[in-house]
Amino acid sequence: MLTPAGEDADATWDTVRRGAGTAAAHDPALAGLPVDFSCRVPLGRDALDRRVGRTAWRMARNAVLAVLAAREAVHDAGLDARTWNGDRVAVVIGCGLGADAVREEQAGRLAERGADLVSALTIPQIIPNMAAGEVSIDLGARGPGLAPATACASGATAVAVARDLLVSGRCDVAVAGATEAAVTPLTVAGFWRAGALSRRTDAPAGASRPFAADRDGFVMAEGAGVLVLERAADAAARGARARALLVGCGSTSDAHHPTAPAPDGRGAEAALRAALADAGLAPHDVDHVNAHGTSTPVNDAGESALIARVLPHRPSVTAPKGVLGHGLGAAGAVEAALTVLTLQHGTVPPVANLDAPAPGFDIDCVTGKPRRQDVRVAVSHSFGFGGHNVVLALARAC
Ligand SMILES: CC(=O)SCCNC(=O)CCNC(=O)[C@H](O)C(C)(C)COP(=O)(O)OP(=O)(O)OC[C@H]1O[C@@H](n2cnc3c(N)ncnc32)[C@H](O)[C@@H]1OP(=O)(O)O
Repeated sequence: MLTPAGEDADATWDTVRRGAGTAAAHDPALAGLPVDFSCRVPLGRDALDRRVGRTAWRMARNAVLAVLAAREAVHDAGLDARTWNGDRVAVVIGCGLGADAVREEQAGRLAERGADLVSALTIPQIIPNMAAGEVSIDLGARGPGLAPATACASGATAVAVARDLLVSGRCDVAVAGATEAAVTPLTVAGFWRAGALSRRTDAPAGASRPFAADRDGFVMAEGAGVLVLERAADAAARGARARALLVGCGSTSDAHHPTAPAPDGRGAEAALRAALADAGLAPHDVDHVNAHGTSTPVNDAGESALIARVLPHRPSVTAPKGVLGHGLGAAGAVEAALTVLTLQHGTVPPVANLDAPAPGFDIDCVTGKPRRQDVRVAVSHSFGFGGHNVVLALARAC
């Protein structure tokens, strides 16, 4: 993972576990906009490029983040891209928006300086599948390649699709996740005009406050999260120690509205129930919920009602966007990885900027400090514009 909380999985986990917001004021890319704060990966382009190496010149930032996250995940899995059978390795890397910084910069060049000065790299950088393409090139992964786009659920969709590729026998290893680097003037202006962003310019680190009574929108963020999935028998056969088990996936559509979740939460509830049914689990088996928790008034109201309705035994709830902001397409993959770490470490990170859930939200949010908990089964929620709902059910590996 590369996130605003750290340049790898360990650093991200450490920061998320401490529960402090990472948003910073006066993002230079957003100068002059009504909302000019964001959550950024703490590495500039030069540092990222040095890590990627000689191919970095041709990549947009979202692809760079994906390549580095994928390398970390493959190394963590104990696999070696130089020796594996790449024909049997799938790459599924989603995004919500893609390389929007490139699109905006090159559109400006076209308008100001004409077509001759538009970069020849424009199209290879802005097509939404190029992060998946660069990861497959970097890893020599020649199996199925896909780039799911379900807005803010893209990362979770990627993990679910990768699971299906493994189950159907189309690959033996799946490198799955998502990337986003779209903190740009146009995307921020667009989300701001829609009314989705927090306007707390005076206190950015406290602006993302999932489930708080005074939440007022999400905070734009960037990052990438990648996981390596294998069939359990294959992992065991090579002596690998799984960090966690992906036991169920559920995907539904609200079929209701472009941006607003269905007020009764039935689409999200159906995704949760589908993930549990897929896993052969009952609602009372769920010990922990990684909530989508965007910090928008409507999401958090609907999601807390959904959790209270379907999981009335009050599993612990966390919402990493309080720390990380909203990494849009990347969020579902980053949060799946954080849920894996929660299962592995038996520790639930607190929701940043939250003393107690808003009145009427009958859920057990972890607040203040991390909570030690023997988590056997967790679900991770991801919802996206377009009414996409994806829930992943994960279980402790042993
Ligand atoms: C981001 C994710 O993770 S998505 C999954 C989780 N879900 C969430 O977090 C919830 C996200 N959605 C939301 O919060 C809401 O749907 C919002 C804030 C984006 C939009 O709220 P709504 O009540 O649907 O829209 P609203 O009616 O306020 O319209 C927003 C703006 O668009 C304008 N607008 C709406 N419809 C139209 C239209 N057909 N043509 C032109 N402008 C329009 C409105 O006039 C308004 O602009 P204004 O403030 O200048 O008047």
